[in-house]
Amino acid sequence: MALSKEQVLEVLRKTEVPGGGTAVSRDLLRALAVQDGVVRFVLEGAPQAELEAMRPVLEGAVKALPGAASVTIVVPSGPPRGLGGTAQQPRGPAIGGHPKPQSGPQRVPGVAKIIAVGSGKGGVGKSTVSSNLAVALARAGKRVGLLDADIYGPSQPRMMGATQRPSSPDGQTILPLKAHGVALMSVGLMLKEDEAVIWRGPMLMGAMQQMLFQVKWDEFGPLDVLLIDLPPGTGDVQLTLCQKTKLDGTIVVSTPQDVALLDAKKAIDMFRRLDAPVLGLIENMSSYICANCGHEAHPFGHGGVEAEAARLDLPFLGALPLDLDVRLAGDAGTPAAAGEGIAADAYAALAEGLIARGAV
Ligand SMILES: Nc1ncnc2c1ncn2[C@@H]1O[C@H](COP(=O)(O)OP(=O)(O)OP(=O)(O)O)[C@@H](O)[C@H]1O
Repeated sequence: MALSKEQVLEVLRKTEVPGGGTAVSRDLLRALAVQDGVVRFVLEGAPQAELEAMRPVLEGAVKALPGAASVTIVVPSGPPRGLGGTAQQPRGPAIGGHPKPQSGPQRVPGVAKIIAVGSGKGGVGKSTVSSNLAVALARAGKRVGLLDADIYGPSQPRMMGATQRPSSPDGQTILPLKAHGVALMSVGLMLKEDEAVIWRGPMLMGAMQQMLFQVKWDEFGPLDVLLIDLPPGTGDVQLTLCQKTKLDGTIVVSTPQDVALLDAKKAIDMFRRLDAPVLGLIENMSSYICANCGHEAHPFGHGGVEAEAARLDLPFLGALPLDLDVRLAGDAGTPAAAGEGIAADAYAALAEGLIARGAV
């Protein structure tokens, strides 16, 4: 009888590899193909040296199967997806495997509500709003988590001032960090600050799934709300999120400029089509008050987001000032909402408004 994929899998499930476990139990096996006795598969998801050490062991085990004519094992070059283990930390949690089959959207354990913060256009302040809102909600007494899903440009480790590598007591569960009273997880915490994520869609989808379900979000107690800082646009991350879990709400951030508003409308359209309720719009960089003379200016225009919200029959959640302290505080790792001043007050009002609406 011809060698089958199941037979190969069975032997791989039983073959202990260097570093412990099996290639299957450690989710290192990709693209297994078996045809006319020719076996091919890819090994990835651990440091390259460790994968190379596994190669002869697995080759030997598969070749010993009756009907196995040849075995080709591919170990991709370069570091494992730029993430996960290093030579020093080979057993650290690795992020970015292929997504696992999942039967429909599922709730994240230990999380009462999930709210995603999105924008159409980049650079409008979505990450700034996410970190400040998370801190403001925590100051208002809510138990808050913040997931940085801006996988290609994670900025929350810097904005929240949390840069330690998350730990994983069992090599599977990833423990979030705690910063300014908020449970935090970001792909950026698994990377060196200047390291780029170069992933195709499936890796990104796998990473999102891991960040939702492999992170122990209730490490510091059950969460009232998990805020998700989305990347700009309407792509893979947004889609995956809506497929893997149920969003209780979404908030769209825009500046008052027409170009930003145009893209914000696309984000709203996407959320509506994905059945993710839009809680409302926020106008960021709405006004600028001169620190010297107190004059109020509107460098990006004013009121555009509120008018758009009315046109789209959506709540307008609030206007946030353009404030140098917000930028400096974000760069320094302590969101302005953690302190005092006009920005902190604006975020406190935003948090209270969301609580009053029953959104959180
Ligand atoms: N209200 C504000 N006042 C002053 N600076 C701000 C304000 N909002 C955002 N910024 C600054 O603007 C820059 C871009 O903000 P941020 O990274 O939050 O935008 P983003 O929409 O998340 O960007 P990206 O598209 O890259 O994810 C940052 O330097 C941030 O500190």
